[in-house]
Amino acid sequence: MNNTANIVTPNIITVDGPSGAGKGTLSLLLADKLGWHILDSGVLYRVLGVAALKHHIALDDELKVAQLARHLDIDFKLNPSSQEVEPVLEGDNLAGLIRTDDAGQAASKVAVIPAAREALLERQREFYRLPGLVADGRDMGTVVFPDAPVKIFLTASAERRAERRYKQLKNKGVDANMRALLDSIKARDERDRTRPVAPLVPANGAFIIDSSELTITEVLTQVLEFSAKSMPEILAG
Ligand SMILES: Nc1ncnc2c1ncn2[C@@H]1O[C@H](COP(=O)(O)OP(=O)(O)O)[C@@H](O)[C@H]1O
Ligand SMILES: Nc1ccn([C@@H]2O[C@H](COP(=O)(O)OP(=O)(O)O)[C@@H](O)[C@H]2O)c(=O)n1
Repeated sequence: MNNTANIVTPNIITVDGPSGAGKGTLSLLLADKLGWHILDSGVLYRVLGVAALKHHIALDDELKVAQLARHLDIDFKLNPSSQEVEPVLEGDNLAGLIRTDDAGQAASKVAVIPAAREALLERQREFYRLPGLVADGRDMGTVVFPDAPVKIFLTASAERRAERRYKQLKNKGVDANMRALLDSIKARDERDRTRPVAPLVPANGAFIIDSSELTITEVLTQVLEFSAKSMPEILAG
């Protein structure tokens, strides 16, 4: 019997890259244009980091963090006024602290633990729904959705990324320090790029795009052009 006839390529665009490159912004625009769903996988790692801190588990305690990841009681609620999806951990809404730099650092520390990553794998794959999914993270194209027909690796210089994060936080009224943000971004880059499991690297066949000197619209245009080659029926025109 020939099974290949049953293999259907999923409608998935993966968007991987370092912090502040513009992945979340690009993913929202793509999902909006296509009417697709979004997976912000970083939120799962952020919630796991926050959960470890909440339960006084050391962020490098492999056994306990992995156990926490396997039983993570997490939910997502749509905030009707902001239209943002907010993570809820064990009944506590984490909207106020999930995007903080501390949560990002905690996330990248627990994200080093292979068994914790393994525990979150299926949860991430379950986000796939028709008509399609835009998946934002570090290993979307390499590990979580290796069969995705379109893979994007979005990057930018650390300085540009820190500037963007600074402006983003200031706009939200959050106090921020440029030097500290740059140091934090560099530390997270280093940890994400050098970990032995699912390091931050471009997937084979990924479209690598440096957004340092590009506007958001220019990034979107280039990504749509690239995607149209693999998904002409969805994106041509
Ligand atoms: N090409 C770009 N030029 C200028 N600012 C950008 C660009 N892409 C994203 N931004 C801004 O940078 C900030 C971080 O972007 P975000 O999408 O959250 O990055 P990531 O998800 O990769 O961490 C946001 O305020 C966003 O509006
Ligand atoms: N697929 C993913 C997504 C995030 N992460 C980890 O989670 C951290 C926070 O991810 P994020 O996407 O929320 O961070 P930002 O790019 O928004 O700053 C990253 O620095 C990674 O260490 C990961 O390991 N794998």
